[in-house]
Amino acid sequence: MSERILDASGIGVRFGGIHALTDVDLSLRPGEVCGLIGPNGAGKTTLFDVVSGIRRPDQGRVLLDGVDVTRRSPVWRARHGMRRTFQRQQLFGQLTVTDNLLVAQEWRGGGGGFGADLLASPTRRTHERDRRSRASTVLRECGLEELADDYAGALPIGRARMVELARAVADPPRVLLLDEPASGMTADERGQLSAVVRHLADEEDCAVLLVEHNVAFVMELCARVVVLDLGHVLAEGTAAEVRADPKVRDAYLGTTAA
Ligand SMILES: Nc1ncnc2c1ncn2[C@@H]1O[C@H](COP(=O)(O)OP(=O)(O)OP(=O)(O)O)[C@@H](O)[C@H]1O
Repeated sequence: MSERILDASGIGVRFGGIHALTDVDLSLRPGEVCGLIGPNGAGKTTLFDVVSGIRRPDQGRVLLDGVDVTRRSPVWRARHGMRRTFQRQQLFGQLTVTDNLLVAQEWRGGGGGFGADLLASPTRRTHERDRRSRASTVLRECGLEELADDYAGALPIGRARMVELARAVADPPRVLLLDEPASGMTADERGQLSAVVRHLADEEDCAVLLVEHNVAFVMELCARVVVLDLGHVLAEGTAAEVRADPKVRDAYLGTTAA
């Protein structure tokens, strides 16, 4: 695999007296699927917040494609190919599934400025067609075709989670951060989620980092797994290496169905 697309090093975050993260290193290569696991309060979401730009670390730095983005906004990072989903769903419930995917592509603008808006220029119509076509492709890949015209707010949780994933990849990402994507999904839906993530990594060279409490799901999907505990990296390696690590068993897996 090639150079690192994401490189977070020496990350430290404190909330008053709580050391949420201490000297954490985490890197991703293009096409890699990496799992981030650990007990409640281990620092997983805080690390996601630092990587995606929602929280600035007290120590350390984040490089995206070799560029220091530690002080860059989440929007800047998104424009440079980083996407994220959240533990709590963030869909536009009163829009259809398709419209949720179209909105996700809007940040590029339609081209041609306000004049093109008024005149419905051919360039504008081409962009609109391209976006609809990309939305249909992604909906098909995510098994959501028949829900295209449904309101996102009316979907069962597993389908809504899949729409969140579809929306995150509507504009193709280079780095994708998924926060508990499988929570609330059925076994079939988890299978579909795995297939979409694998496709993104294998065919589109996207680097994927996912936080999940479903350890069996992570172990099956991820080539590499990082275990956080009390704000430190406790272990890192292949699923087999992590599973066999006595420190991990003591701190986490001993109490989890792995
Ligand atoms: N905004 C905040 N203010 C104060 N403390 C916080 C804040 N956010 C997180 N923490 C604390 O930082 C630590 C790490 O929390 P974090 O949410 O990152 O863990 P997590 O691994 O994502 O947990 P979970 O699996 O429960 O989502 C915890 O001790 C948490 O209580």
